[in-house]
Amino acid sequence: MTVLPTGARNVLAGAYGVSKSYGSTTALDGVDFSVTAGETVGLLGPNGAGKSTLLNLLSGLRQPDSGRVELFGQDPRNPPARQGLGTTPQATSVPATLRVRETVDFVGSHYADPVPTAELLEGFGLGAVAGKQCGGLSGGQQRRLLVALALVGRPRLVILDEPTTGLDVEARENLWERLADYRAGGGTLLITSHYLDEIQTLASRVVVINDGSVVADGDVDAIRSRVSVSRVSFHTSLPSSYFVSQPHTVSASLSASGATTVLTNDADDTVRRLVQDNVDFRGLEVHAASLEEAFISLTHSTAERKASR
Ligand SMILES: Nc1ncnc2c1ncn2[C@@H]1O[C@H](COP(=O)(O)OP(=O)(O)OP(=O)(O)O)[C@@H](O)[C@H]1O
Repeated sequence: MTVLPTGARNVLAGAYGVSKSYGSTTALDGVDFSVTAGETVGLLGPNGAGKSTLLNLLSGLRQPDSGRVELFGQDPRNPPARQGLGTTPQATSVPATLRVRETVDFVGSHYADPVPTAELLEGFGLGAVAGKQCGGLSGGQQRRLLVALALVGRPRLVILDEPTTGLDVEARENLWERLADYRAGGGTLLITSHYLDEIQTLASRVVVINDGSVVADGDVDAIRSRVSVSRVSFHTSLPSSYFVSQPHTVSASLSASGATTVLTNDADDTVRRLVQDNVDFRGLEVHAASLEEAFISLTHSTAERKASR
C-alpha cells in the first residue's frame, strides 16, 4: 500500500509503520494509514482490532511505541496541530451540570471562527434543550451534542469513534445529514462504526483493520471484490443444514423471508450441485457479497492465517 507522508499535498493525518502495545497486548502492528483532504474514510474492524488505538494516536491522545504519527504535518501531541481537528472519542461524556448552550459556547471559545451556538444546536435538533443541563439529556441527545462539539470549530478533519452507537434510526439519519453537510463544505471525515450500512452510506473509502493490521483498503466495491464470496439464495424444503456440508460453502442459513442463503466461494459449483442433486429449489438468486459479508470473510481469513502460523 502506498502511504504518502503528511508533508505531501493534501494528506491531513497519517500513521507510518506504527506499532502500539498495552503490556503484552499488541494493539497495532506496523500500521501504515493516511487520510487525504476531502475523503470520508470508514475504519472497520471487529472488537479489539485496534481502531480506537489508531484514532487515539492520530488525535494525540496516545503515543506510538514505534513508527511515526502526523496530524497536519506535525506531531499530534502539539496543541497547535490539533487546532484543525474535531474529535469525539468513544468514551467522552459531557459535563453534567453545564447547560447545553454553555457547553457549546465554552468549547467554541477555543476557536477563532466557531459555528454560532444557536445554528449548531438547531442543526443537530438540540435547539429545544439549549437551556437544559447536559446531565439531564437522554443518551441519544448527549451523543448528538458530542458530535456537534466536534464540529463547532469548523475543523478541517473530524475523527469520530462510533458516533451513532445507541441512537435510534431517526437520530442516526439526522447525524448522517449533518456529516454529509460537513463533507459537502469540504470537510474530511474519519469514522469508525459497528453499523456497516453507516459506513456504506457515508464513506468514500473503507479501511479494514484486524488484529492490529490493515487487511483491506479501498472503496466499497473494491473491498467487496477482494473476497470471492457470493450469496446464493433460493426457496427449498430442505433444511439449511443440508447445504452447510457442501463443498465451497462458507455458511448457510434461513433468512427472515424464508429463503435459504448460502455464502459460497464458488457460486457456479453451488448452483451446479443444486441441479445435479435434484434439489427442489425455486426463486434462485446469485449476488456478489455485501460489504458486511466481505468484512466477515476478510477478518476470518486473517484470523485463520495468524492461527496457522
Ligand atoms: N488502555 C488499555 N489497556 C490495555 N489494553 C488495551 C487498552 N486499550 C486497548 N487495549 C487492548 O488493545 C487492543 C485494541 O483495542 P482497541 O480499543 O484499539 O480496539 P477497537 O478496534 O477500537 O475495539 P472496539 O471496536 O471494541 O472499540 C484490544 O486487545 C484491547 O483490549
